[in-house]
Amino acid sequence: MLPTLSRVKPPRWLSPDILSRYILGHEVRGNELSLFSHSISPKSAAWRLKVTAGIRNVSTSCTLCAKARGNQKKKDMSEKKLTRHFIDYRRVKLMAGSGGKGACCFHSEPRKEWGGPDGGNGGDGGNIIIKADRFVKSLAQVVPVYKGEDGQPGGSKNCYGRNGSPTYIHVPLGTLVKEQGKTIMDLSEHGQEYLAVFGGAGGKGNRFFLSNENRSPMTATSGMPGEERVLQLELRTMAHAGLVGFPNAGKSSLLRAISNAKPAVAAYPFTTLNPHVGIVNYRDHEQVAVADIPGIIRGAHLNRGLGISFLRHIERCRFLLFVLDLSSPEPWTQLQHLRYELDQYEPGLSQRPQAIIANKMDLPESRERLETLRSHVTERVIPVSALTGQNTEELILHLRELYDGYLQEKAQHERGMDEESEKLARILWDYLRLHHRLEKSDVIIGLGCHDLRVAERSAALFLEGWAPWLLFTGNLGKQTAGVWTRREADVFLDVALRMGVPRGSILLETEATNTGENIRFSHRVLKERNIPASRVILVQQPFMERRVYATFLRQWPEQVDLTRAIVTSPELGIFEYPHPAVGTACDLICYMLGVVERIRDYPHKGFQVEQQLPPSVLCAYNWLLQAGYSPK
Ligand SMILES: Nc1nc2c(ncn2[C@@H]2O[C@H](COP(=O)(O)OP(=O)(O)OP(=O)(O)O)[C@@H](O)[C@H]2O)c(=O)[nH]1
Ligand SMILES: [Mg+2]
Repeated sequence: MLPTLSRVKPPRWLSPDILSRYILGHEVRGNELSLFSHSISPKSAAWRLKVTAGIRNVSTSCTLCAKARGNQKKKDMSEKKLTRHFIDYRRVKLMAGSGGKGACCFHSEPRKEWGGPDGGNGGDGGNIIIKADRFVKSLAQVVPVYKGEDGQPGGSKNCYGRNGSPTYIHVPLGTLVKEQGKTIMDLSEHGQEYLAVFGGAGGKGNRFFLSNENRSPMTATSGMPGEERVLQLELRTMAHAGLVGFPNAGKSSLLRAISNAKPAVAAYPFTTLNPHVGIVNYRDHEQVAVADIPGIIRGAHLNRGLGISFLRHIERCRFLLFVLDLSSPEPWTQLQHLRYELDQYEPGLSQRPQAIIANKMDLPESRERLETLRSHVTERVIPVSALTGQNTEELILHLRELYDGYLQEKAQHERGMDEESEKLARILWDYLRLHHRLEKSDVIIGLGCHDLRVAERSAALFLEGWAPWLLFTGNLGKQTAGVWTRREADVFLDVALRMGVPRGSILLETEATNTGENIRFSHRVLKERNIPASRVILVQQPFMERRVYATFLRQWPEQVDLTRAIVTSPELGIFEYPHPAVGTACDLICYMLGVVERIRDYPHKGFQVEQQLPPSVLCAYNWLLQAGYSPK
């Protein structure tokens, strides 16, 4: 007999009353717990609709379950005919929208023949943005060419053309964006975006060229063409779980049984030639992707059978489901061989979180072998029959347990620090930020550093209208010398131009190599240009706010009560700060320790005003030093 579901450990998301009914053998109604599945169809853009349509109930009885699934007859489809295979690589050509052209026309109304020029500017072309979306599981729906929306032309009566809307390309988490083979972005967070190509700036209408010298300009410019790029998108992770087994073990049948993916099934080896991914959807909307990987044979690591390429796919799964054919004479030797092949390919690969699936339990010979198999292994063995659907619920529940464990581990990894370090890092983070309220000012000063989000925040503040001028300051500094070849202010300038800040509103200071010089030299540039600076907005990284303010109060060449400074930074939480270009959570701690030291030491050197370091901050500083973090 197969073990009943009473063996199943209740998962956290299953309430006890549902579980009791579940174990007692009543069928659970769909609105209490339902599992539904679907496959990824590259041709179906509306797959989410399919998901909601595909809800099925979970029943405890295998027969009921099989009945509920209806027709068990599977179509024999050749692998070639199957178009629904998993896509993990795409080459895309991106062409951002062009700017709309500016209008050339003059105001006219009855009895007022010679009105002034009133041709509006064209709108900017739409950007193309690649966005990580946790609901997308493959690159199948990514098309080879994207063209952004063009900006609308300007019109008469000073009407500006509408900007082209951005085009989003939704990709799965774990997508690498590459250009000429070089990785330029790793999209691993839900909602993370990469602005791949910028739309062209809109042309100027003739109103723009109105001056004292020329009261009726006839000039209007056409919009700039959008940026063009060819990028490669590559999926780093393939699926959460990989079905690993010898040919004919029933992997494809199992994927059919637990999801609506339809990989080909046949009674000969190597039926599956391409990996397929099916999605198991849980009632709380969590989705687990399961990959059917072509069969592995002895010597696969030496490229026998379908060879190494499929071991590569296994490497890209978070946990493994070893599928054994229990009707074969010694299924436990299959397991040993599979593990051997995996470890030959990559040492330790067979140790990933896993479950052992004993398949073909409907056959009489299999039942005898189950206990022997259990005595050979220490891991949990889940007996199932992919053909009849027996006990697949236990597999689905266990899959969820593995997935929850993976999420926990991932969260820990993302934090990049243990709980105690995290608590103390937060104390420093909160102390170093000032939370100044924004006020309309004369100029926004973006202080150069290696974090482009500072440039983006500065430009965004300008575009929101917080000041009529944007000044970027910075040569190569401590974080950028030896890393960047261009000066910080120049790099920031590019970011702001791409975001649509007019060049005429941007000032540059390209000499400063530290925060003090940023402050003093910016003041000099403003003085030279006769730009008033009774209120300035200073933008830096979040943990630099306090240091920048203290430096301003000491080094701003005018009396500080004549100039008011508001310090701000990109709006990031402590865990959003880490970024491939700026460093990990550990780097952040090291930076924060460095800033605390400067707050302590710099006042004596005349660089900053004196500030109190609260005992909690000193305590956190000392603890983190002891824990091995070194100030940067
Ligand atoms: N009796 C029985 N037969 C099964 C079961 N699962 C799969 N089979 C049969 O085993 C054969 C192989 O099944 P597949 O699902 O194609 O096996 P696979 O592991 O995907 O094989 P490859 O793609 O070649 O690696 C088919 O004839 C299936 O009908 C099961 O639980 N019970
Ligand atoms: Mg198969």
